[in-house]
Amino acid sequence: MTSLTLPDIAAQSSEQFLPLDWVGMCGIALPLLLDGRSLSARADAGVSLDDGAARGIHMSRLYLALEILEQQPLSTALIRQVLEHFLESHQGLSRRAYLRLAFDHLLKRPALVSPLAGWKHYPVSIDARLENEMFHVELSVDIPYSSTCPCSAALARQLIQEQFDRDFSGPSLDRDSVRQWLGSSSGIVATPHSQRSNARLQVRLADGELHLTELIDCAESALGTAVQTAVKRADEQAFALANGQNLMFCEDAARRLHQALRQAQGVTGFKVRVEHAESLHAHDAVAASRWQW
Ligand SMILES: Nc1nc2c(ncn2[C@@H]2O[C@H](COP(=O)(O)OP(=O)(O)OP(=O)(O)O)[C@@H](O)[C@H]2O)c(=O)[nH]1
Repeated sequence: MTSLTLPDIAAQSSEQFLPLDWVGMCGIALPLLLDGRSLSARADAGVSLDDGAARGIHMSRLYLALEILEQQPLSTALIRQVLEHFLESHQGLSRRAYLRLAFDHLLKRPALVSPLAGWKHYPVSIDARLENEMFHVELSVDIPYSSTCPCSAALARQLIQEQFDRDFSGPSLDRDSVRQWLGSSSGIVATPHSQRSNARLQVRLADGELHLTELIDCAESALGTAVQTAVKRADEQAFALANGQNLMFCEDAARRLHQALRQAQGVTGFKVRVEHAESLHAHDAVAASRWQW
């Protein structure tokens, strides 16, 4: 037989009087709408439990408040609305509300020269909180790129010069022989090392649109050596040129990103961390920078 009154343990008093910083649910599956597409996200939703005598929060109310995120395009205003709903549904219990969204942002990227294109995924997380009517939202995105060591390039050039002196020690130079030599492996005796690198941008956002794609575009254009998707030889050659024209220590990459983010729309503060997964070493070269953080 079904009882008409369901026991509600959360409504009981706690045996210990103790407020809690964060209570909620992690890893909730949730579709989001971004740039006209639906994407698969994971949400962590929580509130503080400021009433130390209350046994528990109302998990279902947080869960149901997330529904709006699958119906309307993702924006900071929408996230704020969700957090306000968290607090409205926990009056007397909670003063702070938290939401974290994690997803992969997929972008179709054209090849450098050929008419090909392919997809790249950018891991994104958005952390938002509402406290004393103050709304904070931070977005973090990982951007892979290529970096070629400027020191290694200079050392390689020196070896090429020395090889040139050995191979062309005579008094006269024949243009065709030099040209042929430049195209041979005995001409380019040394190559600089390059590495796949990662930039993690953490930005504080003003209220409004997310401008996520614009943020990624801005960072990739500042670096000049975004990793590619579909690649034919013409694209690979253009990529080699881009790397040669954008030799970068990790410090250079961090400075480029810092300058670019200072100009980015809707960004009120940021932290940048770049990691060059060195092929010279078994460890990484890392640089970090921040502004209003
Ligand atoms: N507070 C809390 N609830 C939990 C936990 N684990 C599971 N739940 C369940 O989450 C469910 C939803 O809780 P509530 O939101 O309070 O559900 P409800 O009482 O039916 O909804 P309201 O009438 O809106 O309060 C309940 O069945 C709880 O038992 C937990 O660790 N803490």
